[in-house]
Amino acid sequence: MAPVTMAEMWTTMGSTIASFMFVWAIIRQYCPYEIRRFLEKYTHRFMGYFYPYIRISFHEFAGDRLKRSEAYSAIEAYLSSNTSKSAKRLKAEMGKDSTNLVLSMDEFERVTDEFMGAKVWWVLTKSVSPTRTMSMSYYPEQERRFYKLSFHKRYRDVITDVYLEHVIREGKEIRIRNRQRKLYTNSPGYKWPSYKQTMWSHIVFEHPATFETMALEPNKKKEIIEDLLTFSQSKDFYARIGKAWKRGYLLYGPPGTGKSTMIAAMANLLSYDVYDLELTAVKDNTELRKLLIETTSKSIIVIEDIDCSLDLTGQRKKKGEKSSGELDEGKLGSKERKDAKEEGNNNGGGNSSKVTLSGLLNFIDGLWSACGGERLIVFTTNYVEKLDPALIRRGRMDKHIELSYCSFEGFKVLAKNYLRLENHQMFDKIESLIGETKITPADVAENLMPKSPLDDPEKCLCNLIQALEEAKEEAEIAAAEEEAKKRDEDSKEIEAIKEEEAETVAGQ
Ligand SMILES: Nc1ncnc2c1ncn2[C@@H]1O[C@H](COP(=O)(O)OP(=O)(O)OP(=O)(O)O)[C@@H](O)[C@H]1O
Ligand SMILES: [Mg+2]
Repeated sequence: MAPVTMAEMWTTMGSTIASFMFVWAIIRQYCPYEIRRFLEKYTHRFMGYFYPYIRISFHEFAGDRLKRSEAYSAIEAYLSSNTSKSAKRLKAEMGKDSTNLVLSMDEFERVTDEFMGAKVWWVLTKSVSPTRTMSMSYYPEQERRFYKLSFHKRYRDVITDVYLEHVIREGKEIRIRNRQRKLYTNSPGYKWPSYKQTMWSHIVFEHPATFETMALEPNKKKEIIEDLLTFSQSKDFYARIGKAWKRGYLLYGPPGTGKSTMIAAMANLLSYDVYDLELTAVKDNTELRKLLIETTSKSIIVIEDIDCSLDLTGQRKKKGEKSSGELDEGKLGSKERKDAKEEGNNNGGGNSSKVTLSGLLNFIDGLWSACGGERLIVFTTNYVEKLDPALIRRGRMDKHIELSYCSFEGFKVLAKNYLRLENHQMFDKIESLIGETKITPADVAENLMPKSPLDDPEKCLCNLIQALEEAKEEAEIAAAEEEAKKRDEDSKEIEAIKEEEAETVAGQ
């Protein structure tokens, strides 16, 4: 028999591998899932005796499945930055501040990395669970994505001890650098498809408000900023005292005094995401907890108009019903929004919501609230007096911030923002008028806004003075009417007493 040449040997090996791959592809395509699993298991075991490579998988939703694995996210970031140059098929996503594109490897793409002389291969792959094969229907949630890392067994120690730690650490840093901040909502009126993995939907958070542009007394502003910065730097402190790393803020005050604006300023100051929780769209306490678990750290969870979202007896507000304060005071801005909320709720959120006060208290400081860490919970309300003390006690709402009518200091900030004016001869008049009037920063801002390209700063200041004088006049008329009403009531009361006395005397 003629000796087998090297070339022949390679050819035979090549065709054997090709045949094996072909058979394997057919098995994968047509065999039932159970048989395929069985064959896979024994093939892997058999190959393990000869195959010198080690493989590690990092699944996107590992273990509890509720949250995306942090390791997976870190690896994704690491690979997008370190290996995207060598990958041939890439995915592109917007990066921080929508200014740059971040590239990462696409599914089934394989890239190589080198570390301390060791060569490793990463593949992004996915597995399909049995449901899809059996029902032949398409459920995206049945697909599980994972990264597979392969390396030679002689590098085992260096990879498991040093390389993986390096990948996770660097990946986390890259994620923070590339992070595009998001505004999440649990959108009322939108029915989530059953396959959707997350209950939140999001857009990029791009609100420009900062504490610098907020009309607020300088001392109060400084105090709030310091409080927020101290919180964000206190990870070790919270761990030491055994408290979950979160802080509650209650922002209260009349409509248009800057509560929502302050939330945006807080998010911008700390570079946090914002979760705008629409409580009326939450079905029950279980769903509320699920939403909480899905929030990430470095975020602000906001519940606006908490008094309208939850009846403080623990019962939900009924359809079309309005709170007494709302009817009494008829505050238009927030009333309109509340109506819109109810409308949204009726549209699709359903009115079968069963979130209770105790469910909400649990949300704020129950055991589940500690997962994730570094979170602010912010409630806003126009009527602080209507809130259950249990809801806003310290420990739950740690800091209560009143946002009130515009002061002269606040006006000066707005004049600087809107008109680029630090001082003007009309400021004195405005100072005296603003001290005697209740005008919201929103109204001041609206008056300082040029209404036509020809409006100069003087015109805007004149508009404001006029608005202040009108507000003052209205307040005086209202006070006079109130006084007259009170006098009327007093005299009626006196008359009633006199009549009663006369009746008593006549009866004797
Ligand atoms: N303190 C403030 N500093 C700067 N701008 C403000 C301030 N308060 C209000 N504004 C301006 O008024 C507008 C309305 O303010 P914002 O929505 O923050 O009020 P709010 O207190 O949340 O009102 P509501 O109770 O109706 O929700 C903002 O777009 C902002 O331009
Ligand atoms: Mg608001």
